[in-house]
Amino acid sequence: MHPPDADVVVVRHGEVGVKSEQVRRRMEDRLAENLAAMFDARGLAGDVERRRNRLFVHTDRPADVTDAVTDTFGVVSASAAVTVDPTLDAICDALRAATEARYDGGTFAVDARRAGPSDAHPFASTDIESEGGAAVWDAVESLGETPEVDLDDPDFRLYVECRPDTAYVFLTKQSGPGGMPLGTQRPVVALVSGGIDSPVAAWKAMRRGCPVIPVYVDLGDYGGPDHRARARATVETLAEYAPGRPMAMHVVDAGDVVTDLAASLTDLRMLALRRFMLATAEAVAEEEGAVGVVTGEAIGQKSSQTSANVAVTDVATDLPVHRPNLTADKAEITNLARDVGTFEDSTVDTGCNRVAPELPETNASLAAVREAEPDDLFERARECARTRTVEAIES
Ligand SMILES: Nc1ncnc2c1ncn2[C@@H]1O[C@H](COP(=O)(O)OP(=O)(O)OP(=O)(O)O)[C@@H](O)[C@H]1O
Repeated sequence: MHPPDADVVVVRHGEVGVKSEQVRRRMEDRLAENLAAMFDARGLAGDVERRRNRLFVHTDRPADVTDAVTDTFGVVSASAAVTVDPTLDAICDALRAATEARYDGGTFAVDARRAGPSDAHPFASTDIESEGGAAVWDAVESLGETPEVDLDDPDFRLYVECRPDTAYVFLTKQSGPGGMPLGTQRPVVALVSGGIDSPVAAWKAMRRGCPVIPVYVDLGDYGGPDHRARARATVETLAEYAPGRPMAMHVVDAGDVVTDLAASLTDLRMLALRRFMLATAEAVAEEEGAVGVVTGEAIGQKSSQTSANVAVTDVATDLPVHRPNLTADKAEITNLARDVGTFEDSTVDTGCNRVAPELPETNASLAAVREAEPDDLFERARECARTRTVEAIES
């Protein structure tokens, strides 16, 4: 909900604001570029203006632009606002107009902030709240309702942000994903199976500013076209969060390797397979200039993800293995998958064969896994990575 005549979207970023001046500028530049790319991708027009600790998007489609802004990494919240002169009269007029247009019963409050030097305005934020509150009170009465103020938990809250040369009046703060602008970190490879966890993990790495290079390992008879299509669908959703950055899914054909592991290993099979996947990811990362590998694993969620087994798989690569879901419960990951938009694709039935053994080892030793896995496992991983196919993803 926004005030009538809203003409600007106020964009708040979080951690970017606490960086040194130089880093902050660079990150704000990146955020402004990413916002422009997001508007382009959604057919929206919006001029991004950078001011200290805030970005302002001038637009005639405030609701759509607010939605686009709050899907952009680095944004903590955004508000569609009406711009007014920084005077008490102009602010009160805007509060009155917003109340007449949007008030829908219940208690109200005016929440005001001033920014800039203390002598920038001949009034304090408390003056805005008291005079603005009186204006809203009158407006509620003029609607035939009985006004009631509740400063703690109002049904209708009006915000004023007053800067030296402009004031903004708005009614909501719509949450964004937070994090850092995409592209402010070096890229990482994300092992994406298309299940619930790995697309969420990739999204979390993106939220911290890392572009991701998705790698899907085709399991041959244990995967199949539906399994691969599922992975691709989730990557397409991830690409929507990275407009202006062409994304591609790297597909590693591992059918023969998986068949061999299934035939030669029982309880340690999944650990050898995870080690193979990490080695493949490392090889892709080397070629693509990526500096880490992301997986969807969470401690204890599966037999291959016990704390003991993670220690065994982790050492398959010299690159850091990032596990953004590491300490999250499945319910949290699932909820986030719903918010991100990957849940539905992740849960289609792919009808693939089960590669995991009936009784997997949950407390493996590195020595035992090394002893059991084929000597040429990592060599085959490098070869599979070298002969991978790369599928462009439309965003
Ligand atoms: N076929 C695959 N291609 C690429 N990465 C994979 C594949 N299978 C598993 N992975 C990676 O290994 C991690 C662990 O896989 P596993 O199937 O044990 O766990 P999971 O928790 O069910 O993960 P997901 O929900 O992402 O499938 C995944 O999160 C993913 O990062």
